[in-house]
Amino acid sequence: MVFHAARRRHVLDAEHEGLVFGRLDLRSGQVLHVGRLGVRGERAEPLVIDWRAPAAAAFYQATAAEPRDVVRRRMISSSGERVTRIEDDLLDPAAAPEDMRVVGDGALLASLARATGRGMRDIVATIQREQDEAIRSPASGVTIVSGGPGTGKTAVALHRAAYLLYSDRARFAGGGVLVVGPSGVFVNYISSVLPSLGEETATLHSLGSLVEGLNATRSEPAAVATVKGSLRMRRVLERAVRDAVPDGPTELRLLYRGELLRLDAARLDRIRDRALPRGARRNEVRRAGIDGLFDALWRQARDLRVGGLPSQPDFEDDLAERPEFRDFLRAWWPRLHPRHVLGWLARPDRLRRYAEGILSRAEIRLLSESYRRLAEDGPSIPDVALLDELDELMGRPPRPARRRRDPFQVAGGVREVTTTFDRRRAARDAAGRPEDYREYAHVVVDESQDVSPMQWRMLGRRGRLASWTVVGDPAQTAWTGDAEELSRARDKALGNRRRHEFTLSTNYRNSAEIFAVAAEVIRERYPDLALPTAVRSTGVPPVALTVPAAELPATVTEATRRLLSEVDGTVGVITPVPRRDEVTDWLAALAGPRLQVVNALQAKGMEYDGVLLVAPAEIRADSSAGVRTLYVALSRATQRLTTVDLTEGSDTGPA
Ligand SMILES: Nc1ncnc2c1ncn2[C@@H]1O[C@H](COP(=O)(O)OP(=O)(O)OP(=O)(O)O)[C@@H](O)[C@H]1O
Repeated sequence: MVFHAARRRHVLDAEHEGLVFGRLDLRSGQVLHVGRLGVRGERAEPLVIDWRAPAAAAFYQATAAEPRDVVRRRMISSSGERVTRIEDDLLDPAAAPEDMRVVGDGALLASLARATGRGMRDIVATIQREQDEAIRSPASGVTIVSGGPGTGKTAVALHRAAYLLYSDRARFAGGGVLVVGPSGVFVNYISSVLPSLGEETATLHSLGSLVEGLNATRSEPAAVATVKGSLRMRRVLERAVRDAVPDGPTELRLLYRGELLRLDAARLDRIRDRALPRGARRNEVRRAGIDGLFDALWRQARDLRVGGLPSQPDFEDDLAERPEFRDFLRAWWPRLHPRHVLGWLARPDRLRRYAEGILSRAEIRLLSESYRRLAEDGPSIPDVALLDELDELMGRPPRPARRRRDPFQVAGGVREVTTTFDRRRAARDAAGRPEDYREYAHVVVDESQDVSPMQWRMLGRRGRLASWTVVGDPAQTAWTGDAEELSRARDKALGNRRRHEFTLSTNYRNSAEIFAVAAEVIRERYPDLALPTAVRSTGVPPVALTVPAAELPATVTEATRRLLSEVDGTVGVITPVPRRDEVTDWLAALAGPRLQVVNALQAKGMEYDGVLLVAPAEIRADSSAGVRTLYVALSRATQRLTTVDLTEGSDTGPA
């Protein structure tokens, strides 16, 4: 009880901006207050209803056409303990008492006009009906939410995670909720939303940090990411994990009772092949390799009529004790880590051998080029899914079970006095999730349009027992590979669980003026695409500049300075992938908490008050997905957008 009371006090003490944000006046005369968490009075009477409780659903779902017994809905904004604004909707005027006051309009618009901070904010006070339906969709199966830029898909995904944790805490907090986003920059941006809703237990990861011990942040050009993301890579890796260790021993020589026993390279390869039938995991079947060696050496010793040859088990024991035999084993069949084998792909001759007949020559060249600096640069984001696949293909050597220390042991033979509750809690703490935990009860995938087939396999391994929430917008994908293969991989990860689909239709982020520019770009390529409607107009049109290459640094710096002075919140400078570092250097003097420089792939899912887009034509020309990536970059700003393009023919790319 003390533990639970302390936890509850911590939650109540946490500085939640605006504990109460809504009030419903019902036809019956009853008044309900809706807030971030449920609060009861001294006699356990409800004072505030948690926004996720069924009784609060009317706050989000009631409309004038369907008032659901609500006469007046009031949104309450506050700062600390002071109410700063109230906004009412009169939903059922006929049922309103004479003296009912109705105040203000536009709580949603007021909240949208607030300056953007470094982190995303929760939207509990202004969740819209179509969003609410997706948030409260059934806990089982797969909930799929689609919609254009700024329609609140990320917000919905995170609020849904909070909703699930509330509605079935034992199942979701116990099993764990995993939230996956495309990049570290993005995961940082969304990381404060769940804690602001009082939920600290979800696990957040980017696609580059999903594998234990890794935190890759390097994006790759679309063409490379597409090859690395293709399911054909699995076949390439299958060949790699069966290959001999580079620079490993090419023969085994042992002097046994005066006779030389010898196994040559071809023989060793055959033994390895036999010990590794298709589907066997190399790190788990080392014993079969050793047995193969023993058998071959034993047969040879017998054929050579070695004098005084003992029985086969004794012969094997003799060998096993010889240091040179053990050294050989360590070199010939080492415990392989996925990163070792990925390193083998950096050797062009090996890569060609593994990929022949599976990838085209051009694709092999692309891979080879990308792995040239693997040792220096470390794995990229698409490599992480390959490392996870290698881990799956090779397995891990069986680990001896470790004995757990008794947490209540005070001194030798003396145990603390404990209660059943203490012991149960200790057992639960000891079962804390390991870093490569895979049995999540729910997996949320954000920006799912950018998850490659190999990445879907990686996610699928962590969600075998899970229900899913998958949000994304196909028009924003950077994937240029086989669409059919992608949907096959996705279907396999999600399994044949029941699907619930939702579409969001209002763009809450961009001003109408900014979204018009983004819409024009994507419409050119996809004239029939259904686009969301931007609800807010600022009257400020985007600025488009074109300058010769020599003036690019000065223009970018000046335009960034101007944006920083024009908006109160954040400014994002979005660059083509290869230009990010140089642009960061140009802007060193302006660096500060309000400014962030990201490349066009890192910009996925992000939001800034002002955006400066560098060299949009280069982003568009990058690959066949360029126009979609440009559409993403153009739809990141809430207030101001400036683009700086290069005069034609004035530049050949980044310095
Ligand atoms: N109901 C709402 N009330 C207030 N703000 C909202 C609401 N819905 C969305 N927003 C705001 O709109 C912005 C865009 O939301 P979000 O990032 O979730 O959109 P998205 O669909 O994931 O966008 P994209 O696909 O472009 O990444 C955020 O600032 C979010 O807080």
